Amino acid sequence: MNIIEGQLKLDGSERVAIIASRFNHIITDRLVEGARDAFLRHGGNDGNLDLILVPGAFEIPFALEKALASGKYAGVCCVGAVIRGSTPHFDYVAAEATKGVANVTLKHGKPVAFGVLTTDTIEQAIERAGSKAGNKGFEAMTGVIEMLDLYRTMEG
Ligand SMILES: Nc1c(NC[C@H](O)[C@H](O)[C@H](O)CO)[nH]c(=O)[nH]c1=O
Ligand SMILES: CC(=O)[C@@H](O)COP(=O)(O)O
Repeated sequence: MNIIEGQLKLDGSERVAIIASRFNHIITDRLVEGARDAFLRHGGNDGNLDLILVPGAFEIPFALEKALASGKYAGVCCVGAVIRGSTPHFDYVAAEATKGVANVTLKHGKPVAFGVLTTDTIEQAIERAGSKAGNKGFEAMTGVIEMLDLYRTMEG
């Protein structure tokens, strides 16, 4: 059996964007740090990493569409933090962010990671932004890196 999978390595030439929402920025700032850390640790060049900021997770798909349509980026890492409040608003924001990112990703055929937390509490978000449950921004960027290498392998 031939196993085809990507490796966690960059050659430094890949231009990648992080799209981050500012809502709950105490959390999303940490996710951006994690994503950047993963990019640099795996051979990425900081000068080839752009940070695109949007107000909230609802706006991430719009920025993703613009970023991918520009043709500038080999891949994009989306990070955000949707934290449940006391009304159904959470469900709408989380659903639109998820659906929007999935739709745009399929349209452009480029590696995109969904590092948007959807948590019931702020504590759950803190745990996933660089404390006891790791850093989901870091994890999301490793997904982009692996998929970039897989794309290269499958196209080459
Ligand atoms: N409540 C959260 C939001 N809400 C804001 C929306 O994302 C959007 O910016 C607004 O409705 C204007 O269109 N955003 C988050 O990222 N996280 C939340 O917990
Ligand atoms: C996820 C959200 O939109 C959330 O912050 C909204 O809180 P609330 O439902 O209490 O208005």
